[in-house]
Amino acid sequence: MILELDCGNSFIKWRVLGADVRIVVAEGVVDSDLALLQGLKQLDGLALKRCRLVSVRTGDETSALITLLTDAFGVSVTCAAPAREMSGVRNGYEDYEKLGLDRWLAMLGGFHLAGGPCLVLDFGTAVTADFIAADGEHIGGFICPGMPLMRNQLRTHTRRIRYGDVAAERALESLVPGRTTVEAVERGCSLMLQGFVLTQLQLAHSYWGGGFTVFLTGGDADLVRGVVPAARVVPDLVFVGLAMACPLP
Ligand SMILES: Nc1ncnc2c1ncn2[C@@H]1O[C@H](COP(=O)(O)OP(=O)(O)O)[C@@H](O)[C@H]1O
Ligand SMILES: CC(C)(COP(=O)(O)O)[C@@H](O)C(=O)NCCC(=O)O
Ligand SMILES: [K+]
Repeated sequence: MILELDCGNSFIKWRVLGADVRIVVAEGVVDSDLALLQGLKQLDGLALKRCRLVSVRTGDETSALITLLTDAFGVSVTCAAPAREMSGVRNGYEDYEKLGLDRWLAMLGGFHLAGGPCLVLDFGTAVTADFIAADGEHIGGFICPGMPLMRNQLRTHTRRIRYGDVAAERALESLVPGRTTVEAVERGCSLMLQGFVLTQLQLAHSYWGGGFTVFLTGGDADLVRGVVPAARVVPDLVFVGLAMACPLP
């Protein structure tokens, strides 16, 4: 069995692949290393051989997690590393090592699945957009605050914006102008994300006309899928790229 991890700034996404790696035996989203260990230990018949992971956390945080995993399960761990070029995709950053590894893997996965020009949009703590041309050239991308950052900035820097998670979820059942604070903020931030997406689509059109694929991934992808009905929503896009970057024997 193989353990796969995508360590983002807010959450660790995990899954366990079976002896047949096409089969996902278990998966989850956790907010700490400890919660990951607990979740894994609860699984019946877990027999991990290897682990592959991608992390956008600090080297220290990633090392601490690797130590926990090797101590607990005796697995050998492989980490995705930056590359100038892989699987036909060329990293477009001036300094290729600075490109976020989750972005890089989502790009590898996207280009592989699309087999042509694509726009990869990831809605996590940050929102990212990356453009990959027909020849695999990464044209570049954009980074802006995601839903958790936008709403927390409003909560932190104002005195009268306060509300709970349940109200937040209910507020997003519609996007008409809000009549309560929670509706106004949650819908306002959602519309910011949708506006961002529409701008990215325009740019992609200016590069490639109609012939490109849009990928949506990340925990908040559902907030924008309505404005891009033709997009492919691929929650495990980073894992698709992870398997390409870290093939296991
Ligand atoms: N099952 C889930 N567990 C945690 N967060 C989720 C889940 N589904 C959607 N989300 C939303 O996803 C966002 C985090 O997205 P994610 O891609 O995990 O971020 P990151 O990679 O930066 O940690 C949060 O705003 C959260 O509300
Ligand atoms: C842009 C990101 C913060 C996104 O992280 P996430 O929201 O997935 O946790 C991450 O990819 C990152 O730290 N990138 C390094 C900076 C860059 O890509 O230019
Ligand atoms: K991410």
